Amino acid sequence: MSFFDRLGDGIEKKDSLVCVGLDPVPSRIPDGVGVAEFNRRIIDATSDVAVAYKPNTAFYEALGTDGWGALLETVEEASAAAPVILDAKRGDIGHSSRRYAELLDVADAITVSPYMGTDSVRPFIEDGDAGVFVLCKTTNQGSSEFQELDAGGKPVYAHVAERAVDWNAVNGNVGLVVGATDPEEMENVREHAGDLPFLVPGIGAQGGDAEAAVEYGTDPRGVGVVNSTRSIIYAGDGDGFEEAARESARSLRKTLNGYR
Ligand SMILES: O=c1ccn([C@@H]2O[C@H](COP(=O)(O)O)[C@@H](O)[C@H]2O)c(=O)[nH]1
Repeated sequence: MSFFDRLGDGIEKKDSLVCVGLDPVPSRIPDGVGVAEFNRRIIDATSDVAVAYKPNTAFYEALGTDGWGALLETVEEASAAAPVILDAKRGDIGHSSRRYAELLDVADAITVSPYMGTDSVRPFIEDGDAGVFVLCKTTNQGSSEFQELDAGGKPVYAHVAERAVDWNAVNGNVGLVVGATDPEEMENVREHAGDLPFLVPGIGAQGGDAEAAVEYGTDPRGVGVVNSTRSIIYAGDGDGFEEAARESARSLRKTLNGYR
């Protein structure tokens, strides 16, 4: 079954578009709780709401070899509850991208950078069962610097969206990363993105627009995911952090469902 079909099943069964980000920072984790245990407890508490989990590899790579161990453990735990999107933002010359694409042996989907072009993205999209989210219009302030540059009458991100539609024609497994922090640009991306599903970050700690995330982020089948990380995993601290995370994830589901 393809990644987006699996995602669609979860969206229907859990009546949710919520993707829970798993970006553990040791100093923000309660004393005596390790990174993998923290994630496991967050996953257990949110598994009936989360249709996907998104560990950002930065938070594990920063921890060295222990971090990779924690990432693998986390991916295994999370996969039992929902598809896992590895937020790795990879992309390199084809020979190297091929090795990066091996990350898809452990995760269900990955984020990739389109900057180096089709040959750098090809190794990721070859496996039709895996999902690939291409960075298109990101949430950070500096995203306008290159992504909004006019290139032949339309912004660079519009070219990325259109090229991603071509990439999706190969195996039907491509989506876009489009931030909820700029609803107008989000609407514009949708005009160039055909029916591609979006992975929408920026809700919660970054103050993104939940209504736009649902309106422009989902495809005609209603498939797409809206990520929130800090506002869920750090909703509480100390004892009871799991319950706080659960409440925050449930509250986000309710908000998003109000716009479906
Ligand atoms: O444009 C982008 C692309 C990726 N991200 C990542 O998503 C999460 C967001 O975390 P929050 O705590 O919900 O802000 C994080 O891993 C980012 O690196 C993004 O925010 N924007």
